[in-house]
Amino acid sequence: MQQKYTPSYPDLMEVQFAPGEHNSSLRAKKSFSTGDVIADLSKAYFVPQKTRFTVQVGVDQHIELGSDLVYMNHSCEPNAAFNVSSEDPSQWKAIALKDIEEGSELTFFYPSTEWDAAEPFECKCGSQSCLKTFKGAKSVTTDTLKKQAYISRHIWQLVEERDGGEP
Ligand SMILES: C[S@@+](CC[C@H](N)C(=O)[O-])C[C@H]1O[C@@H](n2cnc3c(N)ncnc32)[C@H](O)[C@@H]1O
Repeated sequence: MQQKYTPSYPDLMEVQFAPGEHNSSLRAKKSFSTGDVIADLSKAYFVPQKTRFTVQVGVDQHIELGSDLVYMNHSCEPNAAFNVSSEDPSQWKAIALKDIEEGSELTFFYPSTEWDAAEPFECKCGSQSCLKTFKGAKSVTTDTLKKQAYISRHIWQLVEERDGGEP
């Protein structure tokens, strides 16, 4: 049974709770334009280990979002991103990659931050370009990553190491 829900960003987003394991999602409570900041990540904090609920922010650094943002699901055609490329954590933001209508699900491309998934899953995003499984950017070709509007700096760094200097 779900406890009383207090939204973290009541004017911006709300969790749509769904029965079953990990089936809930995050919906926009207002429209956003491409490039808008959806929310800052000021409630986030560093954790020592990755889980299915953490976001990777560096080659070996992970955060818990500490807010409703943790309910943002993965999509292979996302409308949002966690821009964690700044060296200054106060600059980390959830941003809109597309125009987003009120009521739409907010999604991000998990390989944009995650190199090696803590817990891989079969993707149910249903988009035309669905990659079918999420295992982390490590398992995604460089060409596929380049088609995304946002990939974080640490992921490009790790791709460069994987590809032998050719990002
Ligand atoms: C950070 S949680 C996101 C919120 C989650 N839906 C929940 O209700 O707790 C990440 C987990 O959600 C599920 N998930 C997220 N995006 C998904 C997708 N596109 N297809 C299938 N499962 C997904 C996976 O179980 C994943 O490990």
